Amino acid sequence: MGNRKGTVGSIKKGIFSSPGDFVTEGGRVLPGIEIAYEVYGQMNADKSNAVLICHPLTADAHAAGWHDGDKKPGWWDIAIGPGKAFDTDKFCVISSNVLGGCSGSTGPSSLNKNTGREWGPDFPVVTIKDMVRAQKLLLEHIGVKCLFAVAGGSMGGMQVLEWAVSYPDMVKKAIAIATTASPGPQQIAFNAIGRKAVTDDPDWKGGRYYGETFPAKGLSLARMIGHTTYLSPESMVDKFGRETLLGEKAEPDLLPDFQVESYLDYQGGSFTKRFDANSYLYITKAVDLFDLSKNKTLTEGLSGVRARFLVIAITSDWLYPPSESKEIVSALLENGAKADYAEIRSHYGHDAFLIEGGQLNYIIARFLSQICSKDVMSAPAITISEKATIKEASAVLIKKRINHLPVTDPSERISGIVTSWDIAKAVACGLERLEEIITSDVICTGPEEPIEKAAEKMSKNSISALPVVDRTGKILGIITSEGLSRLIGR
Ligand SMILES: CC(=O)SCCNC(=O)CCNC(=O)[C@H](O)C(C)(C)COP(=O)(O)OP(=O)(O)OC[C@H]1O[C@@H](n2cnc3c(N)ncnc32)[C@H](O)[C@@H]1OP(=O)(O)O
Ligand SMILES: N[C@@H](CCO)C(=O)O
Repeated sequence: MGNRKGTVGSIKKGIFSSPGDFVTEGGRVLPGIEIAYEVYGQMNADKSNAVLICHPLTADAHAAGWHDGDKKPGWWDIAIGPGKAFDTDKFCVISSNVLGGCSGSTGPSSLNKNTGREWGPDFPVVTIKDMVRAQKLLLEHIGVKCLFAVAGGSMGGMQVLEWAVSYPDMVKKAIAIATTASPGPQQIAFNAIGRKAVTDDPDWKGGRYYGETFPAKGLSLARMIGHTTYLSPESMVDKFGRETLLGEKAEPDLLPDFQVESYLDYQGGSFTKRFDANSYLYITKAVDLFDLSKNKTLTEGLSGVRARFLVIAITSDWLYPPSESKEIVSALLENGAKADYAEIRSHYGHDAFLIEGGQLNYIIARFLSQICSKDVMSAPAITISEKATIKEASAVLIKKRINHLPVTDPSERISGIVTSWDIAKAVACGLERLEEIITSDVICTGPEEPIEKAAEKMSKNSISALPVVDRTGKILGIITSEGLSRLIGR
């Protein structure tokens, strides 16, 4: 297949509407929410190859591919696509805009059905947990019961941590990049200054500016402050040094002199064209309020996590430095969770997770390719007792639309397997008792066995399903060749 590192091509955004009341963590009610999302790649039959991407502070659902007419692809196109870290030939990648955002999902700029006007400051403060709960509603709508992986950087990394804590049984692998489990005072300070820049802008009008004004000056200033934290001193020296805008001035004045000033002015201005000021207030507030060690240790905050973690830091990130990532890894390991740590060696600073495609793809692809049987199994497995009749077994196969039925003994341990083919043969030969058609020397796999080995067993023995059993013979799940084929490439 070669090194096909393409893009997912032209993409359309979808809108998921959840009509029921959404009660925020703060107890306020949103009468129905909408979540904008995009899907890249194909879902396999048992929906076991879903990967959820959680976006950073000011990104959106458009993580990869191209919207018709756009000059640039999605914000993480470097990592999502055929042959990339989130390989859309293997995975079905889902990306959504957070609750509280302004790119299609319900937020302060959305219409308040109770008043017919934009929510504005009446919008309830939402938390990272609320954002994750809204994503869970989207996944339920799509039919995903368990995520092969969830991944995100910065605020997206906070969502990843929240997913692993709130829904431990729904996350197999978790990738948290350039993030923190508990923003500190300096990180809060930068957000607070940005929010004040917005609310001090007279065009903010207490947040009720829609259709009249827009606090562009305040929002631009907020972005200039925020963007400075996403770069590193080294990258800014490389990019700008003390380069001036014009030649030597006849006499010094208070107008901008340096390239860095016009760059930040540019970034601030372009931000106001794509982001809602109130959303900026709500989303930075959600970041500030995120704290997995509130009234407890981080180890306690991460207890119960079952996902296999990869925590990635950026060497030059001074907003969320590597020490924050190392604290997360330590707390996970103290809980007995599996956690790998990796660093993106970059001088770009915090935003390097949006730029360093080579390292990102290498580190993440290696982690995601470490797939073991429990990562791909359908669980819980549907089984049948060895005391059942052939008719009962057939009914289960038909009802559940499956072809393989592990058989259990009275102690619920595996004692064989029966397939739809066995039943067809039994009917042809006029057999009546299940035990006459059970394959008792059943070939199984263990939960931690690498899927390459599981695939080898299936091909060597020309079988298309492998029960996953623990050391006592208890059935944990089952792997089918269809589910496997998508994950180990064609
Ligand atoms: C939907 C979303 O993308 S949000 C989530 C991620 N994206 C962002 O956060 C967007 C803002 N962040 C960035 O652009 C980040 O810096 C990165 C890391 C993603 C991109 O970095 P780079 O590719 O190095 O772009 P850079 O930071 O140099 O800025 C590029 C822009 O600044 C302009 N620029 C560069 N130097 C100057 C200058 N001295 N004066 C004025 N403008 C300048 C460039 O012309 C370019 O304009 P364009 O965006 O219209 O092409
Ligand atoms: N620069 C990115 C990352 C911020 O953490 C954004 O604006 O979303």
